[in-house]
Amino acid sequence: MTDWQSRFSLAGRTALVTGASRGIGFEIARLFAEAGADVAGVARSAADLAPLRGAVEGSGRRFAAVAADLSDPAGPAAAARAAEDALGRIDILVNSAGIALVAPALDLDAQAWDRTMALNLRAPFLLSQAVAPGMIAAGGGKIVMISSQTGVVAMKDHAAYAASKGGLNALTKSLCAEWAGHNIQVNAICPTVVMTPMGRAVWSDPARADPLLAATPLGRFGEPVEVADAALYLASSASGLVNGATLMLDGGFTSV
Ligand SMILES: NC(=O)C1=CN([C@@H]2O[C@H](COP(=O)(O)OP(=O)(O)OC[C@H]3O[C@@H](n4cnc5c(N)ncnc54)[C@H](O)[C@@H]3O)[C@@H](O)[C@H]2O)C=CC1
Ligand SMILES: O=C(O)C(=O)C[C@H](O)C(=O)CO
Repeated sequence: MTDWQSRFSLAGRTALVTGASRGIGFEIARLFAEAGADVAGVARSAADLAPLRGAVEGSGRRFAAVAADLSDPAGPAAAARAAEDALGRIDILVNSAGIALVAPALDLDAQAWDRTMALNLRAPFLLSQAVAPGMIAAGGGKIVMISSQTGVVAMKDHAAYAASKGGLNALTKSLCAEWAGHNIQVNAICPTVVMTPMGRAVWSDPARADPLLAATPLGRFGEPVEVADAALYLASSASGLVNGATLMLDGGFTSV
């Protein structure tokens, strides 16, 4: 391996990836295994993780399927414990599980608000809190939050979702400040729309998608692998100086 390859390699590392049964989380977990990491994937059902097991083990890496409801207050810590038990330790945490309950602000009820915050904001905090002691004991670690451009700029019908992602960006900075002294780097990725099951559910209607595409300098949405590539950078030693960042993968939407 050349020097640059070893900086981007995850050989010898272990990663816990949430929302790993499909979409962005699946692609991140698959790529991390290709890059050399053993992977624990979290989803609500272990059966849904069978395709990921095939991909990770096909890359010659170890895989642990962790079934947990991360919106339950006890779910994140239990998932972290199960992943640590299976892989020995967690070097990298990627918080990708999330939901988008899209509705006009006047129609959002307290239950939708609470469901959104529980999964999109509380679970990443509790998971980070659960893996941090092991990272501190090991001399460092990497935490990557999958946030959204809506955490930075307004988007109609996304009040709860946007608030959860804005909170996640703030959490990223807080954890960076608290844990940098332990060599734990905490960063967030803010993608534009990505055509995963979540993206398709909301953005397949041209009446909603076309104005956003027109306002996006690159004129297109993202692909799961583009988010995975950014996550690999933030999880690898190549990103050694990046901390507390919100990395925009938005085709320029928030720059103009
Ligand atoms: N798809 C998009 O357009 C964008 C997505 N994002 C963010 O990226 C992340 C991943 O999104 P997608 O892959 O598109 O979503 P998705 O809906 O395709 O996949 C979500 C994943 O989260 C898991 N999950 C859902 N509820 C859960 C729960 N209670 N407990 C445990 N796991 C649960 C699902 O099983 C699934 O694996 C989310 O945080 C989302 O907010 C950010 C910007 C754009
Ligand atoms: O930044 C975005 O755009 C999103 O996060 C949108 C999600 O894809 C989504 O589907 C919520 O509408």
